[in-house]
Amino acid sequence: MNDTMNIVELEQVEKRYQGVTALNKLNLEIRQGEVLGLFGHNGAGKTTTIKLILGLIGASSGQVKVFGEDPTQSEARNLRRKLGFLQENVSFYDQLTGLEVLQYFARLKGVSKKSCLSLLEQVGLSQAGKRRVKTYSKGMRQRLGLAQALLGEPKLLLLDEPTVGLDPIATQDFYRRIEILKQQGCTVILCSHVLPGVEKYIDRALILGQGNLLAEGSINDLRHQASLPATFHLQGRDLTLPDHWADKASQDERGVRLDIELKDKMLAMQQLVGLQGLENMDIHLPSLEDLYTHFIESHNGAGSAMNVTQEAAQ
Ligand SMILES: Nc1ncnc2c1ncn2[C@@H]1O[C@H](COP(=O)(O)OP(=O)(O)OP(=O)(O)O)[C@@H](O)[C@H]1O
Repeated sequence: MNDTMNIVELEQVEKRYQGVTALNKLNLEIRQGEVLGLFGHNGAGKTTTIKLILGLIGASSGQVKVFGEDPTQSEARNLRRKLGFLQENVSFYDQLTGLEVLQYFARLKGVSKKSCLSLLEQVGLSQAGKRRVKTYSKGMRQRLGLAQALLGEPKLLLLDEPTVGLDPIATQDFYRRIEILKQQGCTVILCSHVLPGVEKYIDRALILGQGNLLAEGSINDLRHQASLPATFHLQGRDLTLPDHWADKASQDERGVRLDIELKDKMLAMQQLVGLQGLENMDIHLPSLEDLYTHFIESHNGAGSAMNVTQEAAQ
């Protein structure tokens, strides 16, 4: 396999369930070593996409290829060994120890049990490996889930809501591990409703809405596609803005607010930094959350993203 090969290819993929179109003509290519964030509201089609890639379901039409093969074919057994999957709300048999759980999954996957101890160490569970899972915290269970997904050194890792229930430090640890896997050439698909903080760990985001592809690209690509402004907040005394910025200014609780087109951001910074009386300046670039809201609202009409976000938070 060469480095430029697409690990996953979806071409015009549709999935219909009794009258519901869960995915509508989705095209997607994922290259080796990429970390792709898959985002969307409840029912947007994320799990359907993951199930299609895992070969658990077949497409109603279109073509799915994983490592160049159709993942639903029985000959794709070897292909499945290259996949690791961490499902949402992972649960294990509580009476077993962490090590026993991992050894059990190693056997199911046809992987040598020898790797289990080192995997527990990699996810920071070596001390707890001999304790029963019923004594594990939510974060420890999640880490055991990750160790299970990493069995057999998968080349493609699919992670559904991997950081739900993890505290901020555990979340950072988790993403650091993803970064190491990426450096080792592993391709990662990450599904999440938790958008803040994810953007620095993904190469590309894909936003789904009601089974449709709403937007796709790096955060910078999405910022340009969305044409959302950079927001400046200025604090100081008797600030007098140059005329060409003054008509873009308004006042809010954080000071003088300026919405500047992204292409003018550097020019604005240069001009504003020398402003008389300026004591502080904050710059906010459109975040993944802002972009997500923008694309969902553009698709459904303003106001609906709020419903979607509230639904997702439940
Ligand atoms: N087995 C099924 N039978 C009927 N409809 C289904 C089935 N599986 C999924 N759907 C429907 O397909 C659509 C997409 O569901 P999917 O589970 O892919 O969404 P999702 O983005 O993963 O949502 P969530 O964030 O809630 O997990 C939804 O309308 C869902 O109700």
